[in-house]
Amino acid sequence: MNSIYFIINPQAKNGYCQKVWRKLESILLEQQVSYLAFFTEYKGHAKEIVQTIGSKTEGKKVVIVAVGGDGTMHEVMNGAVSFPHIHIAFIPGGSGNDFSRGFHIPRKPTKALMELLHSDEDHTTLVDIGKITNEEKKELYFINNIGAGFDALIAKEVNKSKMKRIFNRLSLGKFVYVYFLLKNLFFYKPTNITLKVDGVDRTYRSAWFVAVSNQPFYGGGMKISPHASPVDGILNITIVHQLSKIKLLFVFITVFWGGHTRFKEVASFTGRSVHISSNRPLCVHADGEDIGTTPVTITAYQKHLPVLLNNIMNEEEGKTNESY
Ligand SMILES: Nc1ncnc2c1ncn2[C@@H]1O[C@H](COP(=O)(O)OP(=O)(O)OP(=O)(O)O)[C@@H](O)[C@H]1O
Repeated sequence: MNSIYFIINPQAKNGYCQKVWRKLESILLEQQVSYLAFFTEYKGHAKEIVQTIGSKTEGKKVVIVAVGGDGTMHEVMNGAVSFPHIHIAFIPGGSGNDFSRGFHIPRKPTKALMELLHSDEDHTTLVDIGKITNEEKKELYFINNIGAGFDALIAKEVNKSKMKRIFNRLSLGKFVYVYFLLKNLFFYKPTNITLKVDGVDRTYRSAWFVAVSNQPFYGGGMKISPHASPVDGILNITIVHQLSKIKLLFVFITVFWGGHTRFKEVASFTGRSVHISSNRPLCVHADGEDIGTTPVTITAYQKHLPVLLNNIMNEEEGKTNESY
């Protein structure tokens, strides 16, 4: 494989990713793979590195591998989106790694690398992504999902908290979201959320959050949108509304296996464009990263991003049978 670039977030999983990289590096040396490695130094750096590589390599295919968590992948894909010659890949080194789950990439970093080294041209899949436009007409893309409301508030708090480090150290990274959910549950006030899905308005009273998904998983393994597929050109929308705090806790447990969709307070449907507005500004996350507040518009971009996947995905996989 020619021109392979690794972008490593040394801070992913609170520094554990450095250990991951050392293992990967020894395999690369052993296998005599020629590559270039860049380490991110601050938030947003991965996107800048990708854009620099993209503009210097125009016209020839390059592979850029994100090594880190979902936030690193989010930045890498946002940098790559305007350079069709960049094919991206992912090696999990973060705390949540929902991208690995949703795109069938091995959870073990060394296994993901071996699969990558043994993949060829045929393993590039053009996957869907979502474009987000906010009030200031700023554009951003996501590959996993976007959420507005209670879930985004939790993501924001998790990302800035020291608790994440403690949970990661105890190998309990997944439970940090549970901790913040419980912490915020009793103070959070649900709000009215209006969705315009493919031009049709729907208002949900007393809504906790809305998630728009390109693949099933978010928040470190929660199956929020069991039927979402990143190769069907469709966005899967899940909104949780008019639910007591106690019942929310109960429904939350069922999210880990996707059982929440059976509750009447959980509405699921599909669309290609979604406008989210609310009667007070709500936190919004994209791929687990805080990106501001509502209102936002999300548009599906079908088969838009070349991603190296060993388990090539097809349109039938995870196809939804619910419709708006
Ligand atoms: N050198 C750095 N110092 C501090 N933050 C960084 C650095 N490099 C990248 N970041 C930021 O670290 C944040 C977290 O990265 P990432 O999501 O990859 O790891 P994670 O949070 O451990 O994993 P996950 O999102 O899968 O739970 C991202 O917002 C990214 O922009």
